[in-house]
Amino acid sequence: MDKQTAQARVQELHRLLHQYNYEYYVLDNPSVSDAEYDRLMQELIALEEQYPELKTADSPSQRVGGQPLEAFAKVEHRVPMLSLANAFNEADLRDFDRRVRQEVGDVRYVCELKIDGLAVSLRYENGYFVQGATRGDGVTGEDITENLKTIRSLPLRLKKDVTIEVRGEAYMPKKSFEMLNEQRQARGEELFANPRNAAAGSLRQLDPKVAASRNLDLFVYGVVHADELGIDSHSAALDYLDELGFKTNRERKVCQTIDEVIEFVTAWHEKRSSLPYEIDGMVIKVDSFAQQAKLGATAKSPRWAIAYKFPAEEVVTRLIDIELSV
Ligand SMILES: CC(C)(C)c1nc(N2CCN(c3ncccn3)CC2)c2cc(C(N)=O)c(N)nc2n1
Repeated sequence: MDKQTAQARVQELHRLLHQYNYEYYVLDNPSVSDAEYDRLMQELIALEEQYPELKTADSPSQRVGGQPLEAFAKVEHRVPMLSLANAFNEADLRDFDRRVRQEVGDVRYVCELKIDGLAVSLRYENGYFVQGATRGDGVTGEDITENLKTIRSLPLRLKKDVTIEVRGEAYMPKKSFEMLNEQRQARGEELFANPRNAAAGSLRQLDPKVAASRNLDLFVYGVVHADELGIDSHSAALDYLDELGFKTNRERKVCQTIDEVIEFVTAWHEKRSSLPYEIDGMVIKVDSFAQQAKLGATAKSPRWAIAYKFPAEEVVTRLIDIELSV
């Protein structure tokens, strides 16, 4: 195959493999078999070996990145990653609602599951993933681009060639956490206490091959300066993220009243064990960007959002278990 034909074939393989990756890891609904996906990937790798100049950073073959790093570079977040004020009970939620309504009148909320993972920021230029960083202290994070590239639901190229920065939560699904701890137990290694620590420990690995082995996943939950993209609400911003090819959490609900919020929060507190990932609460956000702007933010956190924390699950070891174990 001459170079010209190889170049065209490589572009076509990029398009196909990005699409099939999206269907499998974002939609959970593949249109081709794993064998077909692997065959196309092997064809791409062979062409990149034959013509190294055709191997580009965004190639589907480059997910499990390069060499281990010496250290992580620091990244300044152009827009700080704020914290969230906490609500611990229904009264706190009603106080939040009262204060919001006093300032902006009638309001609509978006309720989201609060994924128990690690907040990250992802930058894309002309549709290509160029940098990913941890939240750090909200102003300065660590460059973990190579590790984030190993997350299969993170698009290396968007469905539109836009330049944007998105925020999300990287996490380790419960099944991956259990398997990882079984492996570590078998090797006599220290176990991770929970999926959040396991995700954090995995993203802090200097060798991307280790991160790639940890089956991490990602939900994105916001676009920086979405209002400048002509988007007027948080729910519209989430729909836009879906259009770009990101994985957002579908268990979100637009609520017209705080009673509806409380009902939704209570329902998910009861059924959270049925989720394939851990959540530590819910995040309630004023939907309208105009109202968010009016409410503004304190130095630490937005005044238009609040995190409702589920009570920590007390681990009750039945007495019979203790008696049997002695
Ligand atoms: C953009 C805002 C500030 C409203 C925001 N901030 C969040 N967080 C901030 C505090 N974060 C944090 N992390 C560590 C230390 C202090 N704060 C962790 C992310 C959100 C986290 C989740 C989630 N986990 O599922 C979510 N669906 N929406 C969020 N939205």
